[in-house]
Amino acid sequence: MSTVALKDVTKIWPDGTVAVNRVSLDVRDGEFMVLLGPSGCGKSTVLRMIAGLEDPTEGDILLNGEPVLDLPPRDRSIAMVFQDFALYPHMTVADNIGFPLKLSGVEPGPRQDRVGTVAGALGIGEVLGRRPSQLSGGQRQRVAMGRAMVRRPGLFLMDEPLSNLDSGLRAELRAEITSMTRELGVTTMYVTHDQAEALTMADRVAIMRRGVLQDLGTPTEVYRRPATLYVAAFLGSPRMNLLEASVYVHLDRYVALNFGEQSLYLAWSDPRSRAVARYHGERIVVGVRAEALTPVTPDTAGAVLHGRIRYLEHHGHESLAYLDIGATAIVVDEIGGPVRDQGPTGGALKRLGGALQRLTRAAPAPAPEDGGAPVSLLNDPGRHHRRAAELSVRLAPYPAVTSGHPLTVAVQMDAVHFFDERGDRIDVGWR
Ligand SMILES: Nc1ncnc2c1ncn2[C@@H]1O[C@H](COP(=O)(O)OP(=O)(O)OP(=O)(O)O)[C@@H](O)[C@H]1O
Repeated sequence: MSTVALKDVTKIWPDGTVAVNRVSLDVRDGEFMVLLGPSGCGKSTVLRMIAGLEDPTEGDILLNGEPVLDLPPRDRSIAMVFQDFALYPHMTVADNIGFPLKLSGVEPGPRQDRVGTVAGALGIGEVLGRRPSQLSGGQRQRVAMGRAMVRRPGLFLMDEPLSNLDSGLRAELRAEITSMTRELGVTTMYVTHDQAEALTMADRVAIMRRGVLQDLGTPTEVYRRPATLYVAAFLGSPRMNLLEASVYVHLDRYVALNFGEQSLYLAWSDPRSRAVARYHGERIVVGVRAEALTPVTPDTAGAVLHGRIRYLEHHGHESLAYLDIGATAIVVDEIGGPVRDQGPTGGALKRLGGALQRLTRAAPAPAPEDGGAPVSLLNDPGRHHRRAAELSVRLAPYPAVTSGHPLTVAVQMDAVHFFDERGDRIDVGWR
């Protein structure tokens, strides 16, 4: 049994880089916790501190309720799996897997039995006599997993263990890793920058940005109710549409969300309207995912947006239309860089990436005190970018429309998200 608790943990490198900024996190016994975030957000540093490979600058780390900062790595009952597998090239598969047992003085007989069992469970029983260079990438990964499992650790720490593999194998091993760790009941902390990996594997996901924990919850919770604009933009494919809106309140009637050329309305009877009404005369960000948009006929009444198709992307099982609706989109920084982007929106983000990097470099490093939170997202060009909104809409595969076509979409208003100018979710008091 293993629980992990991080209490206000901060890591500042000697050069002043704040890698981890007051992170508190409780991992339950047997839980599969995924740490998700772009490159450089501090995920690996968190794992390395838990493993005892780095010391926090401040804060405390507890395993099974006991402070462990004074314990050397070997006494923490932790097994770590790295991205590059770190196998010993001159040893056979059996020796690689059995190595931790040898170190702890287990006799050859029982060692061989245990290695055989683990290798069998991982489907590599046939290759025990080979060396790592004679294995496929997937087999090497399984050997690395086997070596981590063989000592029956209380806690698995996995740092991007699939990132060197091709996408088919990744999907296969994703399922294997989750079923294996659940079968063993081992608490697991798994680091990735791949949101699909996080959403499919995790019991709970912790999303980090610039060393700060942004959101924590089950995959469904963080997807359905992202705590910040950053999380909203990070999760989901296609990305959530994020539109800048001015708020106008018509007391006792409705709250208008004005996107420039057109508006959406929240009825006064809608319980969310009071919360949004507080932003009368101000700008907020309205988030709506593609699945909350349904193509309708142009004369449809109610919550609809009209646009013209800028481009279409065909994905086989569906097509995505990107609509120009005369609105302004908010692009959250850091997302366009390390995370792979597909399609024209991704292209736009990548182009912006260079500009953002310049801005980011010019900006002073965030002090730990500021919590890494944007002061005012909408007024600080270093925090975001605006561009013409291209509303992504899901269509049937290969639809009978082309670029330039007008398209009207109905907006499922109860699936709309609201964020304030700091990028925090506006609490509308429900869900
Ligand atoms: N030994 C070090 N000295 C100084 N800065 C470091 C050191 N190790 C990491 N950093 C910095 O700390 C920050 C967090 O790094 P970390 O490796 O934890 O990020 P990450 O989210 O795991 O990224 P990646 O997915 O690229 O590994 C980065 O800005 C990184 O450059």
